[in-house]
Amino acid sequence: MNDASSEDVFQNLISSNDTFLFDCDGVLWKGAKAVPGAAAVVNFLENLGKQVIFVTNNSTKSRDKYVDKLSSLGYPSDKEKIFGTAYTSALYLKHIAKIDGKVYLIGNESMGEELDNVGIKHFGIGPDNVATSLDYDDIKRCKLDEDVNAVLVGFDGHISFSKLVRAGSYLRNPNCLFLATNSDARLPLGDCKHVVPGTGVMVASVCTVAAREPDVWCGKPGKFMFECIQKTIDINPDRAIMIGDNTKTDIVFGKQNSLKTLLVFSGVSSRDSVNSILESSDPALKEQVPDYVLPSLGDWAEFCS
Ligand SMILES: O=C(O)COP(=O)(O)O
Ligand SMILES: [Mg+2]
Repeated sequence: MNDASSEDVFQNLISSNDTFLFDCDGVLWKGAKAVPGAAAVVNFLENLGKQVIFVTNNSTKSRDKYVDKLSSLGYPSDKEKIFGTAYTSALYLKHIAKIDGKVYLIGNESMGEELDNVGIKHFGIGPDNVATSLDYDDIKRCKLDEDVNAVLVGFDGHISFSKLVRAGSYLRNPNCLFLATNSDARLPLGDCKHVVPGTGVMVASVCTVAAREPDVWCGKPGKFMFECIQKTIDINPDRAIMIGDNTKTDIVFGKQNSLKTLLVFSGVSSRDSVNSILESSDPALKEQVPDYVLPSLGDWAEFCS
């Protein structure tokens, strides 16, 4: 593991890579605020002619909404270079699973927007508080739709008992496909004192009630995310680097796709967590060790003028 803070290492990474894949939450921004200096670095790389790609597990924005967020925070915002899980899960359902029925969605408006874009029927967005007691008459009011043949779980701030009744009931059918966007446990929101539950919390609830694991993960480190990128963008893994803040998702994703990896400490994973991975004798954890570490992407801004 190398420290990437010096200008020599930065220049070396520029000359040895044509493609820079950036995770978003915790690398480019925390909540609504950009990571200081990060936009200057990303624009510098883009102006050098490097291929800049955004790869995020966050399902709360469609590609169009990411264009708006990236540009409002000063980042390049080419829609074709943005891969979020709202988009990739819609691609999976349309082109791989070729779903012809309905999707029960534990998710959000942006996921619905991407499903609409590819013509997939869905329902489930928004509050669902039908069952308020454990009385079976009440639970029966959660009507089940016979046409559902997939359950998709992403970020849903309205996750509820009723939604779990429905998801568990649909997934009792082994032919009902179970898709999840990502397993991130928490979202990094900067100086916030609260713990912010991530999509992993919602997916874990559905896994528990359904007694099943997802058939497909549409985000990092799942392989479908990289397949989506490769379908439209030419990447030579030998000359590409994945920059992320989470060892479990970003670094494993980079390693599994033979990319170089760089971990920043501005988001989920800390230097201490990397040290305990390094000290551990569990061979499975080795996949989480990045090639490079850097406190924050913005630390390179001083080399970009
Ligand atoms: O939404 C999340 O949990 C993480 O999103 P990220 O992949 O951009 O860090
Ligand atoms: Mg992140």
